[in-house]
Amino acid sequence: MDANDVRDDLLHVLMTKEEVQETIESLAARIDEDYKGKDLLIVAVLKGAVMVVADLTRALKSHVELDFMAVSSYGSGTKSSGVVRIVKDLDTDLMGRDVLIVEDIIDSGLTLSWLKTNLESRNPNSVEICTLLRKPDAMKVEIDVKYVGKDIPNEFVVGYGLDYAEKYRNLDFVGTLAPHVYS
Ligand SMILES: O=P(O)(O)OC[C@H]1O[C@H](OP(=O)(O)OP(=O)(O)O)[C@H](O)[C@@H]1O
Ligand code: HPA
Ligand SMILES: [Mg+2]
Repeated sequence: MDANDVRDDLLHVLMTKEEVQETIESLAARIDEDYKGKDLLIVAVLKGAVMVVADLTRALKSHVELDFMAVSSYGSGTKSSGVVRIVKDLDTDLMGRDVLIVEDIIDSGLTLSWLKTNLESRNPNSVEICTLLRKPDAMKVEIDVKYVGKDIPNEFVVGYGLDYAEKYRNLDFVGTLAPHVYS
């Protein structure tokens, strides 16, 4: 076995590559249907959502525009600080737009709750949320999420965009970390 294989750091797989891709395709089919005839603007939240948005937008059949926002609330740890910082703002004016925020995960919900309020203050026509993963038992705030790929247990997960100390984002599946990685 290659000593550098990141897969050795994982305890178990929560979503296989195949399950991730099937989930993304079914989310894309729903979004295509719901936004028929509309001028959809997808806002991806960097860095975590990069894999989701790349696969989701390619699975969509409709025209979409894509913009990016970078916010950070976790730093290098495994707990949200609750303080959300805009690292990069949108280039697009949201006035009258139908906006779909795309995320990798809703954990405490603090990031998205803050972000949704922030984008709604820019006078869009609508703001909805699409997330690959959600941890219902970890949520500290109520948020209305229209598209959820999968509800998962309250464990720290990595892969498919999700990091631990900036690593593991490049995995094509989602898993939990082995304890030896933390110590
Ligand atoms: O529901 P919450 O508890 O707020 O957590 C979810 C957010 O935390 C992670 O981002 P992070 O701030 O770590 O930045 P990153 O996307 O660059 O990894 C994740 O990508 C979500 O954006
Ligand atoms: O479980 C998680 N893993 C990685 N990043 C995260 N950001 C919020 N929750 C998580
Ligand atoms: Mg993020």
